[in-house]
Amino acid sequence: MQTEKVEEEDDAPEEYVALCDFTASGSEQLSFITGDKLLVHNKSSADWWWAELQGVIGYVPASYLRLDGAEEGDDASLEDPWQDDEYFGSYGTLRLHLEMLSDRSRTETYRQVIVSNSASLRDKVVMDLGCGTGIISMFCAQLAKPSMVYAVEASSMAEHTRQLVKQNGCEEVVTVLQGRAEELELPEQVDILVSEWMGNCLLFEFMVESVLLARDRWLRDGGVMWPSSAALALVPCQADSYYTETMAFWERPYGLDFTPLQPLAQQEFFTKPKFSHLIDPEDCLCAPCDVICLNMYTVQVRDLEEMTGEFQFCVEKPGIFHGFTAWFTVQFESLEMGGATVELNTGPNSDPTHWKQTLFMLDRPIQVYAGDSIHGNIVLRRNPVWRRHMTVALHWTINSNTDDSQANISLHYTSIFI
Ligand SMILES: N=C(N)NC/C=C/[C@H]1O[C@@H](n2cnc3c(N)ncnc32)[C@H](O)[C@@H]1O
Repeated sequence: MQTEKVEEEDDAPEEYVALCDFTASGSEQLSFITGDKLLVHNKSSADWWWAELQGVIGYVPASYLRLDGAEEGDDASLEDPWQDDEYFGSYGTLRLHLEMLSDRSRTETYRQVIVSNSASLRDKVVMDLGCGTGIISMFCAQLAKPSMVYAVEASSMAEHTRQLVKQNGCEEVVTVLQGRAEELELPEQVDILVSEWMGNCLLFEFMVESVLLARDRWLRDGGVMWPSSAALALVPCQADSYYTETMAFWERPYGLDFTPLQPLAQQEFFTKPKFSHLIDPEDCLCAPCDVICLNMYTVQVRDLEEMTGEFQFCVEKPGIFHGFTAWFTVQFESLEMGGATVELNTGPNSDPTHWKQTLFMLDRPIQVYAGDSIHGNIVLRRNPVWRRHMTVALHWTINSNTDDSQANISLHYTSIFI
Protein backbone atom coordinates (compact mmCIF):
# COMPACT_ATOMS: atom_id res chain seq x y z
CA MET A 1 0.00 0.00 0.00
CA GLN A 2 1.16 3.58 -0.59
CA THR A 3 3.25 4.82 2.35
CA GLU A 4 1.52 7.70 4.12
CA LYS A 5 3.43 10.99 3.96
CA VAL A 6 1.87 13.54 6.28
CA GLU A 7 3.62 16.82 5.54
CA GLU A 8 3.84 19.59 8.10
CA GLU A 9 0.97 22.09 8.13
CA ASP A 10 2.05 25.30 6.40
CA ASP A 11 0.53 28.67 7.29
CA ALA A 12 0.24 30.11 3.79
CA PRO A 13 -2.13 28.01 1.68
CA GLU A 14 -0.42 26.29 -1.24
CA GLU A 15 -1.86 26.17 -4.74
CA TYR A 16 -2.39 22.69 -6.20
CA VAL A 17 -3.70 21.66 -9.59
CA ALA A 18 -6.29 18.88 -10.04
CA LEU A 19 -4.95 15.92 -12.06
CA CYS A 20 -8.44 14.55 -12.70
CA ASP A 21 -12.14 15.06 -11.87
CA PHE A 22 -13.48 14.39 -8.38
CA THR A 23 -17.16 14.26 -7.43
CA ALA A 24 -17.79 15.08 -3.78
CA SER A 25 -19.95 12.84 -1.67
CA GLY A 26 -21.56 14.65 1.21
CA SER A 27 -21.43 18.31 2.16
CA GLU A 28 -17.97 18.27 3.74
CA GLN A 29 -16.22 17.34 0.48
CA LEU A 30 -15.38 19.56 -2.48
CA SER A 31 -15.90 18.64 -6.14
CA PHE A 32 -13.46 19.74 -8.81
CA ILE A 33 -12.47 19.00 -12.40
CA THR A 34 -9.12 18.38 -14.06
CA GLY A 35 -7.05 21.55 -14.18
CA ASP A 36 -8.86 23.33 -11.31
CA LYS A 37 -6.48 25.28 -9.05
CA LEU A 38 -7.20 24.58 -5.40
CA LEU A 39 -5.83 26.42 -2.39
CA VAL A 40 -4.82 23.84 0.21
CA HIS A 41 -5.17 25.30 3.71
CA ASN A 42 -4.58 22.23 5.83
CA LYS A 43 -3.19 18.76 5.18
CA SER A 44 -5.14 17.23 8.04
CA SER A 45 -4.37 13.68 6.93
CA ALA A 46 -2.36 11.90 4.28
CA ASP A 47 -5.48 11.12 2.26
CA TRP A 48 -7.78 14.14 2.72
CA TRP A 49 -6.82 17.82 2.67
CA TRP A 50 -8.90 20.94 3.57
CA ALA A 51 -8.95 23.07 0.44
CA GLU A 52 -10.72 25.98 -1.23
CA LEU A 53 -11.95 26.41 -4.79
CA GLN A 54 -13.56 29.66 -5.93
CA GLY A 55 -14.49 30.56 -2.38
CA VAL A 56 -15.98 27.18 -1.49
CA ILE A 57 -14.07 25.07 1.06
CA GLY A 58 -14.10 21.34 1.83
CA TYR A 59 -12.18 18.03 1.97
CA VAL A 60 -10.43 16.86 -1.22
CA PRO A 61 -8.52 13.60 -1.96
CA ALA A 62 -4.82 14.50 -1.79
CA SER A 63 -3.77 11.88 -4.34
CA TYR A 64 -5.75 13.70 -7.06
CA LEU A 65 -3.63 16.86 -6.71
CA ARG A 66 -0.15 17.99 -7.73
CA LEU A 67 1.66 21.07 -6.45
CA ASP A 68 1.03 23.83 -9.02
CA GLY A 69 4.06 24.58 -11.14
CA ALA A 70 5.44 21.07 -10.55
CA GLU A 71 5.94 20.02 -14.17
CA GLU A 72 5.87 16.43 -15.39
CA GLY A 73 9.64 16.12 -15.18
CA ASP A 74 10.20 17.37 -11.66
CA ASP A 75 11.09 15.10 -8.75
CA ALA A 76 7.58 15.05 -7.18
CA SER A 77 6.11 13.42 -10.26
CA LEU A 78 9.20 11.32 -10.87
CA GLU A 79 7.80 8.87 -8.31
CA ASP A 80 6.88 5.69 -10.11
CA PRO A 81 3.05 5.53 -10.34
CA TRP A 82 3.35 1.76 -9.94
CA GLN A 83 5.63 2.13 -6.90
CA ASP A 84 7.51 -0.90 -8.22
CA ASP A 85 10.58 -0.48 -6.03
CA GLU A 86 8.46 -0.59 -2.90
CA TYR A 87 6.04 -3.20 -4.29
CA PHE A 88 8.57 -5.73 -5.58
CA GLY A 89 10.86 -4.86 -2.67
CA SER A 90 8.19 -6.07 -0.27
CA TYR A 91 7.84 -9.31 -2.23
CA GLY A 92 11.60 -9.85 -2.14
CA THR A 93 11.33 -10.63 1.57
CA LEU A 94 9.62 -13.65 3.14
CA ARG A 95 6.97 -11.84 5.22
CA LEU A 96 4.26 -11.63 2.52
CA HIS A 97 5.10 -15.06 1.06
CA LEU A 98 4.84 -16.58 4.55
CA GLU A 99 1.43 -14.93 4.94
CA MET A 100 0.22 -16.27 1.59
CA LEU A 101 1.67 -19.75 2.07
CA SER A 102 0.23 -19.91 5.60
CA ASP A 103 -3.21 -19.22 4.10
CA ARG A 104 -4.30 -22.84 3.77
CA SER A 105 -7.67 -22.04 2.19
CA ARG A 106 -5.92 -20.09 -0.60
CA THR A 107 -3.04 -22.50 -1.17
CA GLU A 108 -5.08 -25.72 -0.91
CA THR A 109 -7.57 -24.32 -3.46
CA TYR A 110 -4.80 -23.91 -6.04
CA ARG A 111 -3.54 -27.41 -5.23
CA GLN A 112 -7.11 -28.74 -5.63
CA VAL A 113 -7.30 -27.09 -9.07
CA ILE A 114 -4.07 -28.83 -10.17
CA VAL A 115 -5.10 -32.21 -8.73
CA SER A 116 -8.57 -32.21 -10.27
CA ASN A 117 -7.12 -31.27 -13.67
CA SER A 118 -3.96 -33.37 -13.52
CA ALA A 119 -4.87 -35.64 -16.45
CA SER A 120 -5.65 -32.71 -18.76
CA LEU A 121 -2.48 -30.90 -17.72
CA ARG A 122 -0.36 -33.62 -19.33
CA ASP A 123 1.99 -32.17 -22.02
CA LYS A 124 0.53 -28.69 -21.53
CA VAL A 125 2.59 -25.44 -21.34
CA VAL A 126 1.76 -23.41 -18.22
CA MET A 127 2.64 -19.88 -17.12
CA ASP A 128 2.54 -19.14 -13.38
CA LEU A 129 2.39 -15.35 -13.26
CA GLY A 130 3.82 -13.88 -10.09
CA CYS A 131 4.94 -17.31 -8.85
CA GLY A 132 6.53 -16.00 -5.63
CA THR A 133 8.19 -19.02 -4.02
CA GLY A 134 6.96 -21.18 -6.92
CA ILE A 135 4.42 -23.20 -4.91
CA ILE A 136 1.84 -23.39 -7.72
CA SER A 137 4.51 -24.28 -10.31
CA MET A 138 5.82 -27.08 -8.08
CA PHE A 139 2.26 -28.36 -7.52
CA CYS A 140 2.00 -28.60 -11.33
CA ALA A 141 5.32 -30.46 -11.62
CA GLN A 142 4.59 -32.82 -8.72
CA LEU A 143 0.87 -33.52 -9.19
CA ALA A 144 0.62 -33.48 -12.98
CA LYS A 145 2.83 -33.90 -16.03
CA PRO A 146 2.89 -30.61 -17.97
CA SER A 147 5.60 -30.32 -20.60
CA MET A 148 6.76 -26.94 -19.24
CA VAL A 149 5.90 -24.44 -16.50
CA TYR A 150 7.23 -20.88 -16.86
CA ALA A 151 7.37 -19.54 -13.32
CA VAL A 152 7.52 -15.75 -13.72
CA GLU A 153 8.56 -13.58 -10.78
CA ALA A 154 9.64 -9.94 -10.88
CA SER A 155 11.07 -9.64 -7.35
CA SER A 156 14.44 -10.81 -6.06
CA MET A 157 12.60 -13.83 -4.63
CA ALA A 158 13.11 -15.40 -8.08
CA GLU A 159 16.66 -16.50 -7.31
CA HIS A 160 15.46 -18.33 -4.19
CA THR A 161 12.60 -19.83 -6.18
CA ARG A 162 15.14 -21.36 -8.61
CA GLN A 163 16.82 -22.99 -5.62
CA LEU A 164 13.49 -24.34 -4.30
CA VAL A 165 12.63 -25.75 -7.74
CA LYS A 166 15.98 -27.58 -7.81
CA GLN A 167 15.68 -28.63 -4.18
CA ASN A 168 12.35 -30.30 -4.97
CA GLY A 169 13.47 -32.00 -8.16
CA CYS A 170 11.27 -29.88 -10.44
CA GLU A 171 13.96 -28.28 -12.57
CA GLU A 172 13.13 -30.53 -15.56
CA VAL A 173 9.65 -29.04 -15.83
CA VAL A 174 9.79 -25.63 -14.10
CA THR A 175 11.77 -22.73 -15.59
CA VAL A 176 11.96 -19.65 -13.35
CA LEU A 177 12.09 -16.35 -15.28
CA GLN A 178 12.82 -13.15 -13.41
CA GLY A 179 11.07 -10.04 -14.69
CA ARG A 180 7.72 -8.32 -15.06
CA ALA A 181 5.42 -10.75 -16.90
CA GLU A 182 4.25 -8.09 -19.35
CA GLU A 183 7.83 -7.20 -20.28
CA LEU A 184 9.78 -10.48 -20.49
CA GLU A 185 9.99 -12.77 -23.51
CA LEU A 186 8.63 -16.29 -23.29
CA PRO A 187 9.97 -18.80 -25.82
CA GLU A 188 6.42 -19.94 -26.69
CA GLN A 189 2.69 -19.35 -26.19
CA VAL A 190 1.09 -21.06 -23.18
CA ASP A 191 -1.96 -23.30 -22.83
CA ILE A 192 -2.76 -22.24 -19.26
CA LEU A 193 -2.12 -18.92 -17.51
CA VAL A 194 -2.43 -19.45 -13.75
CA SER A 195 -1.91 -16.65 -11.25
CA GLU A 196 -2.82 -15.69 -7.70
CA TRP A 197 -3.29 -11.95 -8.28
CA MET A 198 -6.21 -10.99 -6.07
CA GLY A 199 -5.84 -8.07 -3.65
CA ASN A 200 -8.12 -6.45 -1.08
CA CYS A 201 -11.55 -5.81 -2.59
CA LEU A 202 -10.32 -8.07 -5.41
CA LEU A 203 -8.47 -5.35 -7.32
CA PHE A 204 -6.10 -3.49 -4.95
CA GLU A 205 -2.49 -3.74 -6.15
CA PHE A 206 -3.96 -4.03 -9.69
CA MET A 207 -1.71 -6.99 -10.41
CA VAL A 208 -4.69 -8.07 -12.51
CA GLU A 209 -3.51 -5.59 -15.18
CA SER A 210 -0.32 -7.62 -15.60
CA VAL A 211 -2.39 -10.81 -15.87
CA LEU A 212 -4.55 -9.31 -18.65
CA LEU A 213 -1.51 -8.00 -20.56
CA ALA A 214 0.16 -11.41 -20.29
CA ARG A 215 -3.10 -13.06 -21.43
CA ASP A 216 -3.23 -10.90 -24.52
CA ARG A 217 0.41 -11.58 -25.33
CA TRP A 218 1.10 -15.18 -24.26
CA LEU A 219 -2.15 -17.18 -23.90
CA ARG A 220 -2.77 -19.16 -27.07
CA ASP A 221 -6.25 -19.15 -28.66
CA GLY A 222 -8.43 -21.51 -26.68
CA GLY A 223 -6.03 -21.35 -23.72
CA VAL A 224 -7.32 -21.39 -20.15
CA MET A 225 -7.20 -18.66 -17.52
CA TRP A 226 -6.98 -19.70 -13.86
CA PRO A 227 -8.87 -18.02 -12.23
CA SER A 228 -11.38 -18.04 -15.10
CA SER A 229 -13.72 -15.52 -13.42
CA ALA A 230 -13.85 -13.34 -10.33
CA ALA A 231 -16.59 -11.52 -8.40
CA LEU A 232 -16.73 -8.81 -5.74
CA ALA A 233 -19.44 -9.57 -3.16
CA LEU A 234 -21.14 -6.95 -0.93
CA VAL A 235 -23.53 -7.09 2.02
CA PRO A 236 -25.05 -4.43 4.36
CA CYS A 237 -23.97 -5.28 7.89
CA GLN A 238 -23.73 -4.49 11.56
CA ALA A 239 -20.28 -3.62 12.96
CA ASP A 240 -21.08 -2.89 16.56
CA SER A 241 -17.65 -3.74 17.98
CA TYR A 242 -15.78 -1.52 15.51
CA TYR A 243 -18.28 1.30 16.05
CA THR A 244 -17.88 0.97 19.85
CA GLU A 245 -14.07 0.94 19.63
CA THR A 246 -13.73 3.96 17.35
CA MET A 247 -16.78 6.18 17.99
CA ALA A 248 -18.70 5.33 21.15
CA PHE A 249 -15.34 5.25 22.95
CA TRP A 250 -15.19 9.08 23.01
CA GLU A 251 -18.44 9.45 24.96
CA ARG A 252 -17.14 8.83 28.49
CA PRO A 253 -13.46 7.70 28.54
CA TYR A 254 -12.33 7.67 32.18
CA GLY A 255 -15.39 9.68 33.18
CA LEU A 256 -14.61 12.56 30.82
CA ASP A 257 -16.65 13.85 27.90
CA PHE A 258 -14.57 13.53 24.70
CA THR A 259 -17.53 13.79 22.31
CA PRO A 260 -16.07 16.91 20.55
CA LEU A 261 -13.57 14.47 19.01
CA GLN A 262 -16.30 12.42 17.37
CA PRO A 263 -16.39 14.40 14.10
CA LEU A 264 -12.62 13.86 13.83
CA ALA A 265 -13.09 10.16 14.58
CA GLN A 266 -15.74 9.94 11.86
CA GLN A 267 -13.38 11.56 9.34
CA GLU A 268 -10.39 9.45 10.42
CA PHE A 269 -11.97 6.01 10.85
CA PHE A 270 -15.06 6.01 8.64
CA THR A 271 -13.75 7.60 5.45
CA LYS A 272 -11.39 4.78 4.62
CA PRO A 273 -12.02 1.05 4.37
CA LYS A 274 -11.12 -1.22 7.27
CA PHE A 275 -9.11 -4.01 5.66
CA SER A 276 -8.64 -7.29 7.51
CA HIS A 277 -12.12 -7.08 8.98
CA LEU A 278 -13.58 -10.40 10.06
CA ILE A 279 -17.33 -10.16 9.77
CA ASP A 280 -19.48 -12.54 11.79
CA PRO A 281 -22.14 -14.14 9.54
CA GLU A 282 -24.68 -13.02 12.16
CA ASP A 283 -23.79 -9.38 11.38
CA CYS A 284 -24.99 -9.69 7.77
CA LEU A 285 -28.37 -7.95 7.52
CA CYS A 286 -29.31 -10.09 4.49
CA ALA A 287 -27.79 -12.35 1.83
CA PRO A 288 -24.78 -10.88 -0.01
CA CYS A 289 -24.79 -10.20 -3.73
CA ASP A 290 -22.08 -10.11 -6.41
CA VAL A 291 -21.83 -6.46 -7.44
CA ILE A 292 -18.93 -6.74 -9.91
CA CYS A 293 -18.07 -9.78 -12.04
CA LEU A 294 -14.95 -10.23 -14.16
CA ASN A 295 -14.74 -12.66 -17.06
CA MET A 296 -10.97 -13.18 -17.25
CA TYR A 297 -11.18 -14.01 -20.96
CA THR A 298 -12.92 -10.82 -22.04
CA VAL A 299 -12.26 -8.10 -19.43
CA GLN A 300 -9.92 -5.39 -20.77
CA VAL A 301 -7.41 -3.24 -18.90
CA ARG A 302 -9.42 -0.10 -19.84
CA ASP A 303 -12.46 -1.66 -18.11
CA LEU A 304 -10.53 -1.51 -14.83
CA GLU A 305 -10.48 2.32 -14.81
CA GLU A 306 -14.02 2.52 -13.48
CA MET A 307 -16.24 -0.42 -12.54
CA THR A 308 -19.81 0.06 -11.32
CA GLY A 309 -22.12 -2.49 -9.74
CA GLU A 310 -25.78 -2.08 -8.80
CA PHE A 311 -27.28 -3.64 -5.68
CA GLN A 312 -30.69 -4.09 -4.12
CA PHE A 313 -30.85 -5.59 -0.62
CA CYS A 314 -33.95 -6.46 1.39
CA VAL A 315 -33.18 -6.35 5.12
CA GLU A 316 -34.06 -9.74 6.63
CA LYS A 317 -33.92 -8.84 10.34
CA PRO A 318 -34.03 -5.68 12.45
CA GLY A 319 -30.62 -4.32 13.42
CA ILE A 320 -28.18 -1.45 13.14
CA PHE A 321 -26.93 -0.73 9.64
CA HIS A 322 -23.31 0.31 10.34
CA GLY A 323 -21.87 -0.21 6.88
CA PHE A 324 -21.12 -2.58 4.02
CA THR A 325 -18.70 -5.51 4.00
CA ALA A 326 -16.99 -6.63 0.78
CA TRP A 327 -15.00 -9.71 -0.21
CA PHE A 328 -14.30 -11.67 -3.40
CA THR A 329 -14.69 -15.12 -4.95
CA VAL A 330 -12.72 -16.59 -7.86
CA GLN A 331 -13.64 -19.59 -9.97
CA PHE A 332 -11.35 -22.07 -11.78
CA GLU A 333 -13.07 -23.81 -14.69
CA SER A 334 -12.20 -27.42 -15.41
CA LEU A 335 -9.90 -28.29 -18.33
CA GLU A 336 -12.28 -31.15 -19.05
CA MET A 337 -15.60 -30.45 -20.74
CA GLY A 338 -18.31 -30.61 -18.07
CA GLY A 339 -15.73 -30.96 -15.31
CA ALA A 340 -16.43 -29.38 -11.91
CA THR A 341 -15.51 -25.74 -11.34
CA VAL A 342 -13.36 -25.08 -8.24
CA GLU A 343 -14.11 -21.89 -6.24
CA LEU A 344 -12.12 -19.88 -3.69
CA ASN A 345 -14.58 -17.91 -1.53
CA THR A 346 -13.11 -15.35 0.90
CA GLY A 347 -16.49 -14.54 2.48
CA PRO A 348 -17.76 -15.00 6.07
CA ASN A 349 -19.32 -18.42 5.37
CA SER A 350 -16.07 -19.93 4.07
CA ASP A 351 -12.78 -20.83 5.74
CA PRO A 352 -10.94 -17.63 6.70
CA THR A 353 -8.17 -16.37 4.41
CA HIS A 354 -5.39 -13.81 4.85
CA TRP A 355 -7.53 -11.31 2.90
CA LYS A 356 -10.31 -11.52 5.51
CA GLN A 357 -13.03 -9.03 4.47
CA THR A 358 -13.20 -5.23 3.97
CA LEU A 359 -15.57 -3.03 6.01
CA PHE A 360 -16.91 0.31 4.73
CA MET A 361 -18.49 2.24 7.62
CA LEU A 362 -21.38 4.68 7.11
CA ASP A 363 -20.91 8.23 8.45
CA ARG A 364 -23.53 7.35 11.06
CA PRO A 365 -25.40 4.12 11.87
CA ILE A 366 -29.04 3.69 10.90
CA GLN A 367 -31.70 1.56 12.60
CA VAL A 368 -33.20 -0.79 10.00
CA TYR A 369 -36.12 -3.21 10.07
CA ALA A 370 -37.03 -6.41 8.25
CA GLY A 371 -38.41 -5.51 4.83
CA ASP A 372 -36.42 -2.28 4.48
CA SER A 373 -34.83 -1.89 1.06
CA ILE A 374 -31.20 -0.74 0.67
CA HIS A 375 -30.43 -0.13 -2.96
CA GLY A 376 -27.82 1.80 -4.89
CA ASN A 377 -24.45 1.23 -6.51
CA ILE A 378 -20.75 0.81 -5.83
CA VAL A 379 -18.12 2.51 -8.03
CA LEU A 380 -14.49 1.33 -8.04
CA ARG A 381 -12.49 4.16 -9.60
CA ARG A 382 -8.83 3.46 -10.27
CA ASN A 383 -6.51 6.18 -9.06
CA PRO A 384 -5.35 8.15 -12.11
CA VAL A 385 -1.96 8.80 -10.51
CA TRP A 386 -1.16 5.85 -8.23
CA ARG A 387 -1.86 2.88 -10.45
CA ARG A 388 -2.07 0.27 -7.72
CA HIS A 389 -4.81 2.16 -5.83
CA MET A 390 -8.46 2.93 -6.29
CA THR A 391 -11.32 4.73 -4.58
CA VAL A 392 -14.52 2.97 -3.67
CA ALA A 393 -17.72 5.04 -3.72
CA LEU A 394 -21.00 3.72 -2.31
CA HIS A 395 -24.26 5.48 -3.19
CA TRP A 396 -27.34 4.09 -1.58
CA THR A 397 -30.93 4.82 -0.58
CA ILE A 398 -32.99 3.26 2.15
CA ASN A 399 -36.74 2.89 1.82
CA SER A 400 -38.18 1.99 5.15
CA ASN A 401 -41.76 1.13 6.09
CA THR A 402 -41.00 1.05 9.77
CA ASP A 403 -43.77 -0.35 11.93
CA ASP A 404 -44.15 2.95 13.83
CA SER A 405 -46.26 4.05 10.86
CA GLN A 406 -43.61 6.46 9.56
CA ALA A 407 -44.28 7.23 5.93
CA ASN A 408 -41.80 5.84 3.47
CA ILE A 409 -38.53 7.45 4.60
CA SER A 410 -35.88 7.63 1.97
CA LEU A 411 -32.30 8.43 2.98
CA HIS A 412 -29.67 9.03 0.32
CA TYR A 413 -26.02 8.50 1.13
CA THR A 414 -22.72 8.53 -0.68
CA SER A 415 -19.36 7.73 0.80
CA ILE A 416 -15.98 7.89 -0.88
CA PHE A 417 -13.20 5.68 0.42
CA ILE A 418 -9.59 6.14 -0.62
N1 LIG B 1 -1.84 -9.89 -3.77
C1 LIG B 1 -1.84 -11.20 -4.10
N2 LIG B 1 -2.80 -11.98 -3.85
N3 LIG B 1 -0.83 -11.71 -4.75
C2 LIG B 1 0.26 -10.93 -5.01
C3 LIG B 1 1.31 -11.82 -5.51
C4 LIG B 1 2.38 -11.21 -5.89
C5 LIG B 1 3.57 -12.01 -6.37
O1 LIG B 1 3.65 -11.86 -7.79
C6 LIG B 1 4.76 -11.05 -8.13
N4 LIG B 1 4.30 -10.14 -9.18
C7 LIG B 1 3.34 -9.20 -9.09
N5 LIG B 1 3.17 -8.58 -10.27
C8 LIG B 1 4.06 -9.17 -11.13
C9 LIG B 1 4.37 -8.98 -12.51
N6 LIG B 1 3.73 -8.05 -13.23
N7 LIG B 1 5.32 -9.76 -13.07
C10 LIG B 1 5.95 -10.69 -12.33
N8 LIG B 1 5.73 -10.93 -11.01
C11 LIG B 1 4.77 -10.16 -10.43
C12 LIG B 1 5.16 -10.34 -6.86
O2 LIG B 1 6.53 -10.02 -6.86
C13 LIG B 1 4.83 -11.38 -5.81
O3 LIG B 1 5.84 -12.34 -5.66
